[in-house]
Amino acid sequence: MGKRIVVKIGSSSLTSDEGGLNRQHVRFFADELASLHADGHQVLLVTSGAIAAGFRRLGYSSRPKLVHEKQAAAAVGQALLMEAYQEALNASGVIAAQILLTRPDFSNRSRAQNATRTIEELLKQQAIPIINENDTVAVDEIKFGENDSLSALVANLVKADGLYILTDMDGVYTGDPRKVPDAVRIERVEVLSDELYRIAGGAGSSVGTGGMRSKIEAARIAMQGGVPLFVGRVSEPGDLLAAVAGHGKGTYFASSLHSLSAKKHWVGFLSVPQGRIVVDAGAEDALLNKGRSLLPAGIIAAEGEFHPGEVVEVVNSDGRVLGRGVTHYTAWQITAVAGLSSEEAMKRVEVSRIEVIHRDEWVVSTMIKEANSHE
Ligand SMILES: Nc1ncnc2c1ncn2[C@@H]1O[C@H](COP(=O)(O)OP(=O)(O)O)[C@@H](O)[C@H]1O
Ligand SMILES: N[C@@H](CCC(=O)OP(=O)(O)O)C(=O)O
Repeated sequence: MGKRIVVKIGSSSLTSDEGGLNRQHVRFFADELASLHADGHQVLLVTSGAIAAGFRRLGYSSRPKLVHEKQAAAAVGQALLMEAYQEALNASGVIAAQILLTRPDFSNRSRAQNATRTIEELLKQQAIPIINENDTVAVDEIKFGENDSLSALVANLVKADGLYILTDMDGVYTGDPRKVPDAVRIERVEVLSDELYRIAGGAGSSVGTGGMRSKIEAARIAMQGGVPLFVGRVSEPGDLLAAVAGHGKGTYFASSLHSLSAKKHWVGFLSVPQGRIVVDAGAEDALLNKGRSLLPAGIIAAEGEFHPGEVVEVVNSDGRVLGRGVTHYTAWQITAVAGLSSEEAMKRVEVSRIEVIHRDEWVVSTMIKEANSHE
C-alpha cells in the first residue's frame, strides 16, 4: 500500500562547498523522490536551498547574513531551485508544484484548509508538491529560520504516514560528531527526553541553520501530531526507499501514543488565544479531572473581545491558566450568561451549541507546557 510521505531536504544536502546550489545533488534527490513516487507512494517535498541558489546571481560573494539580504537572495533563488527540481523530475515524467508557506498559514484555519485542498488535489493528480518557506513575507518573529519545523507542520497538516528529514549526518548522535569524535548514533527514539535536547547541538555547516536541535524540535511537533519520523542521510541511489522501508542510515522516532486529534493539535500548538474565560472551582475540576465540556454555570467572567470559533484561554479565579479551547460564544454572550444554568442561558442568548467550550476542542495547559517547555 502506498504511503503518504513528507521528505525534507536541508541546505546542507543541496549546496556545494562554495555555498551555491549543487544541481547534481538536486538531480540525485529528484531521482530518489521519483522512485518513491513510482513505488506508489504519495510524495511531498519540503526543500531549502533558495538562498543558496540565488545569492551569487544577485551579486553577493558569499551567503548573506542579514535577513533582508537573505530574503532578496531567496526571491531570486526560489525560481532557480524550482527550475532545477522541475527539470530533474521531468526526466522521470513527474510533475512538480511549488508551494510557499509561513507559520500563519497553519494557524489560520481557512488558510490551512486552502493549503490542504490544494495539496490533496496535487497528490490526486500525481504531482509532487515542493514546499519552502515564503521567505519574502516571513520576518523575525514569524520566520521559521529553518525548514525542519515547517516540514513537521506540513506532515501534520496532510496527516502523513511518515516524515523523512534528510541532512548531512546519518542520524542523531550522542554528541555533535563534528566535535565529539566518540559519539555514537541513536538508532531509535520512543520519547523525547531532556537529555536528547541537551546533546543535540546547532548547525555544523556554514549553510545549515537549525542543526540537530531544530530537528529534535521538528520531532516534537511531528510526534505530537502522530507522525513518525526519520532523521538521517540519503547519499546512494535507493537510500530513500530503504529509509521508508525501515532500514535507513539514520535515527527513527516513534509517533506519540497520545497524539492529539488534528483539531486539538491546532488548538494547543498553532492557535493564538483571543481572550480569556475565568471559571470557578467546580468548572476547573470538571475541565481538568473529569473530561467535561465547559458550561455557562461554571463561568465567572469573560475578558477581551472574541467570537465563536476563536480560541480562548481558560483561567481560574487566581489567574492560573488551565488550558485553551474553541469558544462557541462571543465574549458578551458569556458575560450575559455567566453562572446561569444551561436552560436559563439558552433563554438569553442564541448560540450554536450549549457548551461554551466542547471537550473535543479543549487542551489542558500541562499538555501544551510539556511540549513547549524546551523552547
Ligand atoms: N547530536 C548530534 N548528532 C548529529 N549531528 C549533530 C548533533 N548536534 C549537532 N549536529 C550538527 O547538525 C548538523 C545538521 O544540521 P544542519 O547543518 O542545520 O543541516 P540541514 O541544512 O540539513 O538542516 C550536522 O552537520 C551536525 O554537525
Ligand atoms: N528557506 C530558506 C532557508 C531555509 C534553511 O536554511 O533551512 P535548513 O536547511 O533546514 O536549515 C532557503 O530556502 O534557503
